[in-house]
Amino acid sequence: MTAAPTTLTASGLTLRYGGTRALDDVSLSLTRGVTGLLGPNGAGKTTLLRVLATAVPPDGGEFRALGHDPRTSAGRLALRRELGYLPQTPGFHPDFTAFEFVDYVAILKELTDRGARHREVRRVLEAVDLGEVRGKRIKRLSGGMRQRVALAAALVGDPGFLVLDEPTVGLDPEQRMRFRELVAEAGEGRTVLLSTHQTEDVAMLCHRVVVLAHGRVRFEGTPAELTARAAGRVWSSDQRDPAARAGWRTGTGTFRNVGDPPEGADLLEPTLEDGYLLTLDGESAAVTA
Ligand SMILES: Nc1ncnc2c1ncn2[C@@H]1O[C@H](COP(=O)(O)OP(=O)(O)OP(=O)(O)O)[C@@H](O)[C@H]1O
Repeated sequence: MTAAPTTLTASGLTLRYGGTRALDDVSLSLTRGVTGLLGPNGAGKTTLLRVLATAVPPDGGEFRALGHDPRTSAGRLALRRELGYLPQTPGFHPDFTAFEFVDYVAILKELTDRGARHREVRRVLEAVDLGEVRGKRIKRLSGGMRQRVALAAALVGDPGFLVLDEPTVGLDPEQRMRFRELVAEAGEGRTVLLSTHQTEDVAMLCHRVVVLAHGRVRFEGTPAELTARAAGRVWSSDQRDPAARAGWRTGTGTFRNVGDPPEGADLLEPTLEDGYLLTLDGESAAVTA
């Protein structure tokens, strides 16, 4: 199998807010397909997505996406034309209907021909299963439907690069599953960067994963490689093991421990979440019973 071509490379991205280094020398590369971005609260995920979506320029470092260099105004414009961005707070006008909101985004994306634009708006709303409710006001839609409206807006114009900031937050398991299907479909042939707190989203959906903490990349690789970091480091016990980095009582009453197991420990199969917890090395991620 040949390696997938790189569609985005970033090197040394830095961004400060006063004394806070939101991004501290971030380098990474992306290929087509869905890459998950994991990290604790305040890690810099939203800041990174905003930089890559050209919403804010970095203080230092550079990146190229889909062959465009956003440091020039021509490069920025070319990249924005190929970009779909689902921000953390999509900024809906609650009185807009789903159609009106997506149409408004389509106008901003320079789809000037009214007939063609309306066809495109209907296409993306149907792609996210909202064709039937396109005339409903956004304030009357459920949280899951609103997230799908935001995804439809990001998909307008068939962008090659999709940036999705915590799109599954607040969705129930069924809605989250449906959303994953839609993102997986969107990831066929596109470069998708998805930030999430759900390690399950990453395990089920992503071909690559980046872990960010304190504005720095702590891990970049496949979900299997992240999971493998916890191989031999997860064990079961009757009591919480004080030596564990993290440990919690499971539904069966035994404790699941993550860290450095004692001799002869009853080892368990690791999950991606275990690998993630160990990658963070305890910072902001301690889970206790
Ligand atoms: N506009 C801003 N002004 C000042 N500080 C900011 C601003 N935006 C973010 N920060 C700070 O930058 C750091 C990174 O924030 P960011 O929102 O990128 O993290 P995050 O990983 O997306 O967090 P969360 O998971 O909570 O959404 C945090 O310390 C945050 O407080």
